[in-house]
Amino acid sequence: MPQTSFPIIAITSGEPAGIGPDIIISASQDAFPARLIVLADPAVIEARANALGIDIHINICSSVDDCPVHKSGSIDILPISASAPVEAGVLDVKNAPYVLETLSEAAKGCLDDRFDAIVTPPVHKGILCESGEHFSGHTEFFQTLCNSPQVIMMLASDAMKVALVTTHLPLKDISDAITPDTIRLVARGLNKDLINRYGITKPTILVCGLNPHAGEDGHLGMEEIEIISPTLDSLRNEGINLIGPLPADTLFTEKYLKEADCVLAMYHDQGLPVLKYSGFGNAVNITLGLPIIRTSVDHGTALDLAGTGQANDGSLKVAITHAIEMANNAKKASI
Ligand SMILES: NC(=O)C1=CN([C@@H]2O[C@H](COP(=O)(O)OP(=O)(O)OC[C@H]3O[C@@H](n4cnc5c(N)ncnc54)[C@H](O)[C@@H]3O)[C@@H](O)[C@H]2O)C=CC1
Ligand SMILES: NCC(=O)COP(=O)(O)O
Repeated sequence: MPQTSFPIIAITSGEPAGIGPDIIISASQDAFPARLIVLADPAVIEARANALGIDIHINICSSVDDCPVHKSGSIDILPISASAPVEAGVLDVKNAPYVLETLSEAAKGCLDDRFDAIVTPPVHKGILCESGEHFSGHTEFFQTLCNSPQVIMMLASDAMKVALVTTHLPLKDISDAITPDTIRLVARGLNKDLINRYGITKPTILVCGLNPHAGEDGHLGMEEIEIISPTLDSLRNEGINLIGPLPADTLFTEKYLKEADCVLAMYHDQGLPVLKYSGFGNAVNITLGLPIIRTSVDHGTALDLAGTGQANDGSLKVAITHAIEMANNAKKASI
């Protein structure tokens, strides 16, 4: 196959003091049917490979055109210089601009069609915020860069897919953020992408309530009666197959899950702990609603494991494979 028929996947390097470099190095020992281009400081990758005792060939690319199809044991890097020296496990706010630059370059490259997808190892949201950037997550960062009206965070393991109505919000702000408009945009976008990107003809989506026992007929909260149920009714009239609002504690049981293609949870910690319990280390995080393809890992920076050789690269491999599949499907759909 000619090199140009392989998708070009940009991989950002994440927080340099975290396990991003480690899992990139170890995942690169595998073969992938794609041109993988890592946006990183080559010196950071080389130093981490040395710390891990992994012999890796680093190929510096001056542009995407120089990036070959991935060969196991090799890393192709589009260089971006770190702003300060990196010590595994030790955050340095001075490297926040470096981290943000890798993300912006990846998004710009996708928007101008140099890359087909982005895969993001973890960043440390706290240190980016300390640098003065309001950074609540890649999801919102790419939403702003791409000017997208509504994005959807969805994580997928072998056992289930879980999407969220709200993303990174303090608990006290969630009730106000559960509006008919937001539920409508998220449910429509999710339904459309389950059809178009995952080939599910008529998706069945289980929707969680917000309150314990989905509000217990209004005795434990009114959001289900006043907002969620009427909005789901109107979406059902549009033909979207939504079941709920169901109490979140019973929804996440085999009886319900086996009938469904996806769960729509109201907030981050309602849906993601269950997903992570079911598949931590092998799940992928996908941002729907962007004009670009972006996948990510299911874990954070694990500063305690950086440079130790104990970081599991399973989720990164799933994220890369998922991005390759989505990019290939998007190419087929555009022909
Ligand atoms: N996609 C992203 O950029 C994400 C970033 N984060 C950020 O990561 C930082 C740390 O978050 P935590 O809640 O401590 O979660 P964490 O996932 O970094 O760590 C939780 C526990 O899981 C272990 N762990 C994590 N990834 C692992 C892997 N690949 N292999 C083996 N063990 C692993 C860690 O050692 C730790 O014991 C925070 O700033 C958070 O915002 C968290 C989740 C996703
Ligand atoms: N728990 C998943 C998570 O927080 C990932 O967020 P993002 O950085 O992908 O927006």
